[in-house]
Formats: sequence, C-alpha cells, structure tokens
Amino acid sequence: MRKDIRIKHVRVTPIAFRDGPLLNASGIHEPWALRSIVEVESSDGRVGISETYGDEPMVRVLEQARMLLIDLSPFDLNVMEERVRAAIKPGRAGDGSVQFELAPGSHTAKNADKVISAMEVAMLDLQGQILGLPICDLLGGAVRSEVPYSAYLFYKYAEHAGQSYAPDAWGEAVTPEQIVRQAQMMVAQYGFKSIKLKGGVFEPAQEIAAMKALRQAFPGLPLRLDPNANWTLQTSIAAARELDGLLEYYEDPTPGQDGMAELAKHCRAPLATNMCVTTMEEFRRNASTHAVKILLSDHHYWGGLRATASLARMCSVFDMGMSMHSNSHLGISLMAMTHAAAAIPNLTYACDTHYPWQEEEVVKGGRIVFNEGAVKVPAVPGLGVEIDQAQLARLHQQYLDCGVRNRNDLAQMRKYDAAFSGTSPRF
Ligand SMILES: O=C([O-])[C@@H](O)[C@@H](O)[C@H](O)[C@@H](O)C(=O)[O-]
Ligand SMILES: [Mg+2]
Repeated sequence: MRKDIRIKHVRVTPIAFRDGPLLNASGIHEPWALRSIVEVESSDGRVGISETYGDEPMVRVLEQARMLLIDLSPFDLNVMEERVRAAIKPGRAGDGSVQFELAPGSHTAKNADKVISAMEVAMLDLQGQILGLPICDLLGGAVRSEVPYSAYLFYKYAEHAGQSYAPDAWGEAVTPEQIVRQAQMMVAQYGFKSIKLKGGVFEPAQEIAAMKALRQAFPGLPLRLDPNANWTLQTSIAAARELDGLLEYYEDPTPGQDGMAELAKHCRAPLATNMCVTTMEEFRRNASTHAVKILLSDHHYWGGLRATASLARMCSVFDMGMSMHSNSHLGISLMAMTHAAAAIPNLTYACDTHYPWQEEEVVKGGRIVFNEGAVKVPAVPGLGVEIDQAQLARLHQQYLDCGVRNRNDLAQMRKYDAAFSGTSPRF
C-alpha cells in the first residue's frame, strides 16, 4: 500500500564544485561553490533527491531537520512543514554566519523556508516515483513542454587568484567587446533567446556601453541588467535615461523599495527584484506601492515548489510578472526549477540560471542538455534526474579539501585588491 510507505533515512551531503572568477557588486566568486545534496530514502527502497545551499549554517540546520522526516509518509508535506517550522529558528546576528547579501542561502532568517524547500523537493520526487508521475504533474500539470532560460553574463577575470585548477574556457570579460564575445559564445552553445548582464561591478558608463554593444550584436533579443543594488537612486535614474527602450526589465539597480518606487517614476522599463521583495511582509508592502512589477522567484528560499506556485498566484492577483532567480547550482536544482516553471502559467520570463558557469555535475548522464535555450520538461516519474554516487563522493571530497565553508565574495575580492571596500551602493 502506498499509504504505508515511510521515510526511513535522510542524508545531507555538502559538496564543492569549481566555479569561475565571476564579478558582482560584493566582490568575486571563490574558486569553489558550495551546495548540499539531500537524499530522502523510503521504506520501499526509493530515493528522492534535492539540492540547496551549502554554506555551513545551512548544512547545520539541514542536519538538525533530518530526523524530523523519519517515519513520515512522502505525502506528508504539511506535517513536514509544521515540524520544520517548529524546530528550525532563524539564526541570530553574531552567530558566526556570513549574511552575504547576494546569496540568499547565507541568510539564516530564512532557515525554515530553505529547509522546507529542500525537504519538499526530495519528498515530491518520491511522490512522483511512487505515483509514476513527473513532479510538474503534482503541481497541477505542465503548461509548457520546455522551460526557457536566459544567458546570464558576468564580468569576470580569466582566472582565479592562486588558482589550483585550469582556467575556464570563457576567458576574461571586462570590456564591452569581451562581454559581447561571452554572449556570443553562450548563445552559440546554449541557444538562449534572452540575455542578462550581472552589473554593479564597474563604472556605470562602462556597463551601459556593454548593454548598448549587446543591443547592437543581438538586435532582437530581450536584454536585462542587474546591478544588485549597487547604484544610487541618481545613478539609476540617469542610467534609465541612457537605457530607455533597451531593457526588457531593470533588475535591482538601487537598494530598497523606497528607492525603487522613486526610480519607477523616472523610468519606462519595468523594475524587477530578487532583493527587495524576499518575504511576505515585503511583498505586501510592494503591493501597496506597486514599484516593482516583476518578481524573481526562487524556490530554494521561498519555501519550495508549491510555495513558489502560490507566490505566482499572488503575483497575478497584484498584477505583477514573474521570473526566476538563481545562484551557482547543478542539475538537481535545474530540474526542480524546470518543474516549477513548467507548472506556473504566469512565469512568462525566461528564467535565470548559472548553469553554463558550472563544469561539474552530480547527476547520472552528466550535464543537462539545453535546446534553443530551453530545458525539456521531463515526462518521467519524479524529478527526472538521479544522483551519480561516484560524482557525489568526488564532489564531497572536494568540499572536505577546499576549505571554503561560507561563500564570501568580499573576502575573495580583497585577495585581488586589498583596498576593495565592498560598500554599497558604490556608484
Ligand atoms: O552569483 C552571483 O554573483 C549573483 O550576483 C547572485 O549572487 C545573485 O544572487 C543573483 O544572481 C541575482 O540575480 O541577484
Ligand atoms: Mg538579481
């Protein structure tokens, strides 16, 4: 009987994989990106999986939450959620964790939502396997057969300071010409149909020039710019004038909802965020000003795939569009994102993904294939990917060896420039 199936083991394995020297408002990516892989094993021998943040405080709360699932049915999502909310509390200031602004995974305030998300995806994977249905069917069914992603461009150096492995194939990207070359490589390899540039790194004039160069090189493609709130309101207004007519959306140029609301008065491009609407309280506030028109969801910190679908309904009630945010991730996250996006009708913007920046994989069969910039929604039961145990062991060994335990782009940047302030907004 399906009802008798129970969860018997939950395993959490932190991993580290190679990541490029990608620049952002806070600094630069370290040579190793961290993730946690969760395996939930049922009494009938199936294993449901998920992928989430790998910073030390996150690994700690996942370890704490693990036992809460034992003897639950994989269908007991609500009980799992109640148990996690009762047991997992937000971290405290000064508890040693790095509250890194650009990586919501390091924010211990969202501990319960992050844990619920990780457990929910693995339990949905089990449910799908038991019922013989893909996860998107458990979310109400796919409204699209493939999920479009966007080319996510980064300013970057050619190699890491003190690099211990061979540099990636993307090369340096600092000038507008190099950014265009990066876009051409990425579009040629993945077929993306829209482009996002991670900004907030260099003088705004340089980033505006890069956007204009991208427009020239890709006349028909939607373009987005995300300075991660590293521009003042004045800079953002001036840049909006320069970029008028060029942006599909203008993502988090300036900090806070008040700044974004003021900017909205001077700017025709819709404003988007994954920074100033990250909680229900912030959602309510934005609903009253309607400053931000597009929300970048992220199931990893919004409480899971079902919570993301509910968030999408709220977006439609308040006449907001929906897109999707990402951090460095591998194929298990990519497939969870794909199921969610397939089942959310109003997620109409191509989703973000860092996937092209990752060379390593933890799933069987190697890297997930993109066709014309999109990932095919799996029709097989569950998530549609399985763990390659040999790769998991290898990436876990890298975690043990690499020494990184909390993402810290600021500290990494100071290895290149000891005087780097990291203050924001910087321009
Ligand atoms: O990976 C990065 O450097 C990004 O800047 C990431 O940390 C952000 O969370 C993200 O991609 C964003 O859209 O703000
Ligand atoms: Mg963003």
